[in-house]
Amino acid sequence: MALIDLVIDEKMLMYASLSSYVRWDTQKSPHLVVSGVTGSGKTYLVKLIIGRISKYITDSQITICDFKGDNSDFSGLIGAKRYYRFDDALRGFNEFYDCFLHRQRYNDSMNFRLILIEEYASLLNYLPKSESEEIKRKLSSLLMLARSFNFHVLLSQQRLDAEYFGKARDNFNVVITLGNVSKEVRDMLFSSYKDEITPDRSRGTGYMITNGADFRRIVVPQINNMDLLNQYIKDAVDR
Ligand SMILES: Nc1ncnc2c1ncn2[C@@H]1O[C@H](COP(=O)(O)OP(=O)(O)OP(=O)(O)O)[C@@H](O)[C@H]1O
Repeated sequence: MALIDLVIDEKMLMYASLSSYVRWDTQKSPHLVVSGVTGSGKTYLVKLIIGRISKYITDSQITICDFKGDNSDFSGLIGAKRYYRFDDALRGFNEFYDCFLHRQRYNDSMNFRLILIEEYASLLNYLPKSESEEIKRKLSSLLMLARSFNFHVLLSQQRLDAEYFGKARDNFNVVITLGNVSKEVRDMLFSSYKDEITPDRSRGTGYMITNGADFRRIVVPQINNMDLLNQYIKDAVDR
């Protein structure tokens, strides 16, 4: 079992003597989704998450499907083993899925494997319907079955509409929204916590709900050394 420091619990910042980090239990809560409007800090947070995975789970292997393909975010990964940019993202997803099936069939290794899909919804919209339906089906299967094989999914996208997930959205154990949320998102995800939803969320702040129950107002930690973080990410994408 691995525990990774994820984000800062805003409430805990008041108690300087206690750790304010929210720890992600990768076994209990295997899959994550990060959403928020453009510029809310999604890529910044997912980079932090995968960099930490690489640092603390030293045999972890990460696949990045960067449909967004914005050159500044993952530019150092061009040519890395499991980095798939823009329309190559579909190939990356399918290779990850095939590795999952291989592990299911042969149970030959159990190291931590994670796929990050940047702009999952845009990828689906880009593909012909038959291919996007195929991805949705495979994603559902990963979300439901991958935990016991130490396979994990991390999605980043602007909106969490049900149309992109089929019935699978509830299988994201950790849901993080950054920036202010719309009334629809509030009613959909945080209906039991309406009093804690305030219009003061800015870039790098938001809400997190774990396993449908553990709700927190959160702050994304600062990245102190981006070069080092990029190196950790590259290590896990290449190893
Ligand atoms: N917590 C943070 N602290 C400091 N800077 C941040 C933080 N979050 C994001 N930024 C900066 O804000 C800018 C936008 O962040 P980012 O690209 O992560 O947003 P995004 O939600 O992924 O946007 P888009 O959907 O347009 O890709 C970047 O320059 C990033 O470095």
